[in-house]
Amino acid sequence: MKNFADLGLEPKVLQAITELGFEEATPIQAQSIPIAMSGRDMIGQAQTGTGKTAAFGIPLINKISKDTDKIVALVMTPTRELAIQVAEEIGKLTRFKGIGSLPIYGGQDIGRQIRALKKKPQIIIGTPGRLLDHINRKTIRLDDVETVILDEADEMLDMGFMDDIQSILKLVPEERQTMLFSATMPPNIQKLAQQFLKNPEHVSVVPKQVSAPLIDQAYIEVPERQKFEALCRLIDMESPELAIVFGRTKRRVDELSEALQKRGYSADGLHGDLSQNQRDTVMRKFRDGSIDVLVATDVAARGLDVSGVTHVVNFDLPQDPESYVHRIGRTGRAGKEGTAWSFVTPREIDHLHLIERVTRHRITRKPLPTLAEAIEGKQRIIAERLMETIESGELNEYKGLAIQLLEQYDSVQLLSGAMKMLTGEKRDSEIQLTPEDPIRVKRRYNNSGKPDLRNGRKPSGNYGGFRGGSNGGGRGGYNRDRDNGGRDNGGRGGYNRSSSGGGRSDTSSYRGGGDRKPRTNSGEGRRPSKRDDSYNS
Ligand SMILES: Nc1ncnc2c1ncn2[C@@H]1O[C@H](COP(=O)(O)OP(=O)(O)OP(=O)(O)O)[C@@H](O)[C@H]1O
Ligand SMILES: [Mg+2]
Repeated sequence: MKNFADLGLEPKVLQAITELGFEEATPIQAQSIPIAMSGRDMIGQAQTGTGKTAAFGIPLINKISKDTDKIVALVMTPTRELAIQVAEEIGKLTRFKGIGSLPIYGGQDIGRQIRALKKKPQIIIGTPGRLLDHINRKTIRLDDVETVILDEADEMLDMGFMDDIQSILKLVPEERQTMLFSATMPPNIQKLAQQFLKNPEHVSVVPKQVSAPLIDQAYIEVPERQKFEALCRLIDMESPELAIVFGRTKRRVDELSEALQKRGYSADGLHGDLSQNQRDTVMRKFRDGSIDVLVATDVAARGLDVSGVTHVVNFDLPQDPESYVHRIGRTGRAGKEGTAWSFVTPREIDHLHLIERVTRHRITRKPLPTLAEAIEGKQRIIAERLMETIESGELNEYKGLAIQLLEQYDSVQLLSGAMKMLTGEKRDSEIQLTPEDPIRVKRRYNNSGKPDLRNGRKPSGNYGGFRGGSNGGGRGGYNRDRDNGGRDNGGRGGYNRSSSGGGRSDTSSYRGGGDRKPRTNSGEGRRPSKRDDSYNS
């Protein structure tokens, strides 16, 4: 662990760090900041939730002169919500230095963005599609950009983004500093990085296991048709503070969030077919706790940092082990503990083992929670809520009625009735979920001798993330999602999203059937059951 004060940062940047409540630099921060400050290109890998945003944000802000009115730095993210979130953190870090920053993403009124650009922000944080839009309109010029950062680099360099990234980087001067960050660095990222980086320094604080250490990982073997019941029981048993439930497709997310609402849970869905307004509203509600369960596609898998997420549930297993790592990494952040559950249908057990191999972590098998466990969990919460209400006082206006009722019923009867009401149980509503095909193991992993998400470098030995240091205040009012500007639900136009594209020949996509065939971009929402890979704007 290292003090930020020892890193040679400007006082105004240090002051902002203190204000954020960061006491010590995390390992990725301690190692990246000096390299980034030296001006070298770099690739930074560290587990989810260990402060990569500040690892690139701090040296970036330290470097920028307040006197320029040009765009000198560009941060790219794969989703809109992540662009907003990163801009928010950068905004906090620039607070005392007086540098302007602006998120630029699809779905937001472009006129508003153009007006904001007139205020001459020095840092732009954006999604590729909308950035290109502004570049074409000449409302953004990249001629003076000195630093480029790709957050979620492996995702950004995935085939679906390559063209846009290439077009954007062509417009940035050659003598720039380029930095890539992610929790996962599949080996093939090296080839892609060669195209964009000059002699990069590798910083990897990823130990043997890629997933974050404070996440308790379990799976339940459950047939497709019993998943919903399993989910309800799990939520009842575990009573998460906030939970994210990942579903494979947009349709799945819609159906699942509706079904949960019908059962009386406070849930809502997030995916790329919603309007940006809807996405913003859902994220805002999730952040402020007015919904407890966020049901989402992989749009929410990367980078999102919502404090209070205690549980992640893979209602459907993700296709890629990378996605597993990122999804579960929405919990267990900044030194907090978290729990991740995955539902695995009997035919998907091989896929689960693949995820275990690639992430080098055993996932514990647990039985389906019993009805009794579910009920007990639910009742425990009700009792807690009841006691909290009693502790908080202010019950006087109810006392008269309570006395009257006690004349008719005994106290146990009354209290039981009240608690039953409080559980909000709505068992009788009909639930309809369209079954999903099982996930198949992709060819890239079948024959791969080296299933490893690390980039092949030795881990530094200094793992983990945090000691002390609270996260000073949440980032209010924001939301995030993959940027969806109108691509087909089906994903990145027929690319195998996990093949490197940089010289690999196995673009053959998926083995076997399901909906995982190569496909081309066509109208939005055409096949509602497809995976939500609508990344770009
Ligand atoms: N030095 C620090 N001390 C305390 N908290 C920190 C520190 N650095 C970052 N944090 C907090 O840790 C949380 C996670 O940080 P961040 O979102 O940057 O993680 P990440 O490594 O980018 O994760 P992911 O791989 O999921 O994107 C944030 O809430 C952030 O404010
Ligand atoms: Mg991040």
